[in-house]
Amino acid sequence: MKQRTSKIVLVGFMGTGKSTVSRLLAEQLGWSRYDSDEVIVEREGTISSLFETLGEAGFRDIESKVLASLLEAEESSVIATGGGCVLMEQNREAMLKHGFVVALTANAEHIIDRVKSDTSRPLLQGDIAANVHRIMEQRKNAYDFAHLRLDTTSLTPHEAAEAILKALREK
Ligand SMILES: Nc1ncnc2c1ncn2[C@@H]1O[C@H](COP(=O)(O)OP(=O)(O)O)[C@@H](O)[C@H]1O
Ligand SMILES: O=C(O)C1=C[C@@H](OP(=O)(O)O)[C@@H](O)[C@H](O)C1
Ligand SMILES: [Mg+2]
Repeated sequence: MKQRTSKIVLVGFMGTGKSTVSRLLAEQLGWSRYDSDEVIVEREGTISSLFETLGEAGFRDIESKVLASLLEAEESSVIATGGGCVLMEQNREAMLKHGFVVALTANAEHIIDRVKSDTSRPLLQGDIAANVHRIMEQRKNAYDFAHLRLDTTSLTPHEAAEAILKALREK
């Protein structure tokens, strides 16, 4: 059966701009917009408290269920995922099945600059620069499965959204 709805799914490392760009894309397209982290926070509490009480594995289980519910909804939407959402194969498969998957990238220095004053990402707390470098290395191929890859290092969020819309129009 042909799908009646469309979804754009944004993946990428922390600080590549998924949450920000998803807002602009949804606005431009007149589609709904969801951010898996925001849905989790509304339903379950802050990301930091979930990492503390359930550990990363417990957080990933919730994230996977939230992602599945967003992907299966009968409406066109832009979905921003959390940077670690791609680590589970079932999540990658579901994203590819239901949506057009866009991987945002940026170089480590820009990422560090973007996230350094934000305490909401438990995996980066402490030595933020060292943590960004370490986790980026661990995940160096994790975003390769996407349909499209966009380097946002020297783009504004508006330029990133425009580039995605252009790629969609040319698809
Ligand atoms: N292209 C960009 N250029 C400069 N700053 C950006 C860009 N995209 C996002 N930001 C900023 O970086 C921070 C992290 O962005 P966010 O959208 O939360 O990233 P993600 O959801 O991928 O972790 C925010 O303060 C945001 O305003
Ligand atoms: O990369 C990760 O493992 C995470 C990324 C975060 O989302 P953003 O990528 O939107 O920062 C959030 O889901 C959580 O802190 C874990
Ligand atoms: Mg985000």
